[in-house]
Amino acid sequence: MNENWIAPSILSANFAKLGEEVDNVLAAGADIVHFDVMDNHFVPNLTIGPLVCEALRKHGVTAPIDVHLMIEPVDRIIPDFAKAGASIITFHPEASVHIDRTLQLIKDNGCKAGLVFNPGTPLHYLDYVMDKLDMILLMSVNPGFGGQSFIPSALTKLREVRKKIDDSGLNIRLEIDGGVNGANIRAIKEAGADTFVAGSAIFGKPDYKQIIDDMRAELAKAGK
Ligand SMILES: O=C(CO)[C@@H](O)[C@H](O)COP(=O)(O)O
Ligand SMILES: [Fe+2]
Repeated sequence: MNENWIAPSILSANFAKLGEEVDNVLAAGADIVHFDVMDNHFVPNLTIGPLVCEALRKHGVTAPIDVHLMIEPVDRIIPDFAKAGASIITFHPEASVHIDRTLQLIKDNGCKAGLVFNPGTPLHYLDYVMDKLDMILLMSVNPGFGGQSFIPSALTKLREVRKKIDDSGLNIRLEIDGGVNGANIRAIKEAGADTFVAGSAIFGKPDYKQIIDDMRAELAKAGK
């Protein structure tokens, strides 16, 4: 796999032809599929669940599916997503009463596990669970909708988390989600991200390959 992962968020895809949309974005060079799950409770929107994940697998999608849970409670849906073919499951610490237990539950179900931080959520939730994390996802918008603008303070937070990961020596991906596009992806990479969710910057545009190629060209320019 590439060192930098481009993760199109299917929230902005055409749901009436989702299988084709996912095939197209993977053929255009995407690394993983970002799958946003919203419950109209933890966030003010309602999207898709395990049935749709399973349908994508049955359709023939073999790429990793990165399930971003914006739901509360978290635990009872985790086995269903694992059975449906999720590869990575991330959740918001505010939505789980027992963060360590939820991370372990994800791993016991055979998936990679991660925590998601809203723009205003402090990083102290990382303190005692770093060894259970495969991914840290920083939100650069408040969750609930695609098409919002990148909140610049996410760059500061990315730098902080990058240092924590590097200091830990652990193998943890650092993902950014919200308002990512070809114009800001280089600065986001330079702040420490290695996994880039992009929804509205890709879906609905005429040429997915051109957009992903342009993003990779920007990533290649990034300095340390
Ligand atoms: O989790 C979310 C929103 O809550 C995201 O994954 C969005 O779907 C990203 O969309 P863009 O900001 O890239 O349009
Ligand atoms: Fe997301």
